[in-house]
Amino acid sequence: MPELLALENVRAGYGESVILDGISLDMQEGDSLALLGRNGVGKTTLLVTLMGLTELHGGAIRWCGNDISRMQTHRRAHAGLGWVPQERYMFPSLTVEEHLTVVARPGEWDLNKVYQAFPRLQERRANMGNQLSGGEQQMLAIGRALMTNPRLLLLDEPMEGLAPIIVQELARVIRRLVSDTGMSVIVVEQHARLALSLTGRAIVLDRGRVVHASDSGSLLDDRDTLDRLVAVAA
Ligand SMILES: Nc1ncnc2c1ncn2[C@@H]1O[C@H](COP(=O)(O)OP(=O)(O)OP(=O)(O)O)[C@@H](O)[C@H]1O
Repeated sequence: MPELLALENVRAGYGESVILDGISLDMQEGDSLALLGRNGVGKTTLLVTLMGLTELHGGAIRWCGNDISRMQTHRRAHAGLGWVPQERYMFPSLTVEEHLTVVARPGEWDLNKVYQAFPRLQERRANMGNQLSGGEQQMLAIGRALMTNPRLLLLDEPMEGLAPIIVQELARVIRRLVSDTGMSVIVVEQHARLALSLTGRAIVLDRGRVVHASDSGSLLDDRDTLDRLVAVAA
């Protein structure tokens, strides 16, 4: 499989303050990665750095073999990075269907396929963005990213604040995305065990550095390491 994403010794942060302190990482097409660590260690900062929203102080980011370290955010999105931010950002004046269609780009994912993945969104197709539950908003945020036909989906705490039954529903969809469609995914998640059950590989950050990298299954089985490195929520 060809290289999809590579980070080489990335140092990045906000203005002068450096949060990510030498991150190296590589992913191939079809890889799924859990990005774990305690609060404030830099997980979100890593995702927003991939989107070009931080100050890069050193190192390089390669995407499909090209150096994108200085590329603008919207061009990264066009190049195939699909970001689902923690805040979800729904528009009160757009319907569910409008949220999906305005961002559509040609490819395998279209309205029908997103509705198949999230039947609840089809039921709510005429509702406005502010008339949705938290779980529905998260489904819409993921559906919207899929409509752009990304090559890599970046999910920032997709389960945050959701009821257990919705968490299970979303987990089923993400699992299918990874295993059936071969979508490449990075998942940041406080529910470490759940994230590990959805992905093939895992890295753990601590104070802006990678302190553990392994396949997800072996970290899931290694309760001591998991408890030591990650505040385990589930
Ligand atoms: N916009 C910002 N400006 C300045 N510092 C920031 C900004 N966003 C985050 N930080 C700082 O960067 C560090 C890493 O935060 P980040 O949100 O990446 O951590 P995280 O691992 O995603 O944590 P959490 O699980 O709490 O979201 C923290 O010290 C945080 O205070």
